[in-house]
Amino acid sequence: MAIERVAVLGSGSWGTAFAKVIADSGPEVVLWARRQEVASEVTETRVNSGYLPGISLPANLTATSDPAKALDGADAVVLAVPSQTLRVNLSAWKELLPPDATLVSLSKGVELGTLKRMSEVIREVAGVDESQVAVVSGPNLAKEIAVEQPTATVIACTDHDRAVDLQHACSNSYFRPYTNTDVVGCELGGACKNVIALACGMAAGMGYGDNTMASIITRGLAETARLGAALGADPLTFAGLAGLGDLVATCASPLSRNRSFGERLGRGDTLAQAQEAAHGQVAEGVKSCSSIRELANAHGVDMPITEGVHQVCHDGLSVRDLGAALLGRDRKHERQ
Ligand SMILES: NC(=O)C1=CN([C@@H]2O[C@H](COP(=O)(O)OP(=O)(O)OC[C@H]3O[C@@H](n4cnc5c(N)ncnc54)[C@H](O)[C@@H]3O)[C@@H](O)[C@H]2O)C=CC1
Ligand SMILES: O=C(CO)COP(=O)(O)O
Repeated sequence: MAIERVAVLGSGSWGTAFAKVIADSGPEVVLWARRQEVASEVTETRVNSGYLPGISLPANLTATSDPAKALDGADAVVLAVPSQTLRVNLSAWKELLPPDATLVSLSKGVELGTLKRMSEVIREVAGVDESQVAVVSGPNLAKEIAVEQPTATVIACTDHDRAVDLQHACSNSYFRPYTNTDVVGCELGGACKNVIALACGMAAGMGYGDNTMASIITRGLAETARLGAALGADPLTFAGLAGLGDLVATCASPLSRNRSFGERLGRGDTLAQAQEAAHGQVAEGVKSCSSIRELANAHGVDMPITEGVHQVCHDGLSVRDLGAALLGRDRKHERQ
């Protein structure tokens, strides 16, 4: 089914940038903003100055703070709110969802408490089959995409035809989506890389260079793939855009909120200081390190970097002691 009208719910950096991607690809887009002043600014000036200053949004993108208006007649509903608020947000919108619309998750996290991936939360709250839920994940730093720097991504859905419809709706001269049916692998790649980026940031904040960075990235990918194997993901997904691609972009980029957050901790900031410096923008890994750690423990999977990031963020471990703990672990074979 051709996608002609899309609702994007959440007008932060990625919600706004992805709304632009879709509008630049053809469909009409209505962006929902929590605050009326953001919706008015986007509609009247075509700019979301709080999240994407200086970016001019296309004419086929309008905004509203009324979810009913955003959702009316939508062929696809894109969910672009933080992982830990998705359940509450979607519960409020549930009755307004058009019955056959594709529900698309942009959020990269694992829910605290339930340990569910975002597509699982969506299926549960909206009461839909897994074939109706898609995930977008890849090396997609919003600020680069907003200025139309080329990138690729993955649209994961168990229903290949639905993924292809969405692929058509968000393909343009700077954005190239690939399809994949491995929803589990794509979501885990997106959630886990935020935690690994926190660790890379911590190392950078300590003054360490590229060898340390490459070691954390590579061993971070190894522990992500171990979790994926335990949860039924396709191992090859982790070598793709939603795995290695996103991991490298996030761990290396000063634009990443997760990496920047970790860097502050590595320089000696407290969690509260790093949170304040984020100016309300979400660094998903700070919460997901705990849910991913719990998920790994429940499945008997060893994730030492994730464990260490959790201890730094929530158990008072110093970044220096984290480094020592990781280096002091039992020696092992690379494939273990
Ligand atoms: N920014 C990026 O480059 C990318 C972000 N993502 C993911 O997209 C998701 C959204 O991230 P961003 O747009 O970047 O975050 P953001 O921090 O830029 O914006 C978050 C948005 O959610 C809204 N929000 C916050 N709490 C809310 C609540 N309780 N109810 C409803 N809305 C609430 C905020 O008002 C804001 O509009 C995250 O899971 C993130 O990991 C994925 C790819 C790229
Ligand atoms: O997911 C992202 C890039 O793909 C954005 O990462 P941050 O949330 O760390 O900014």
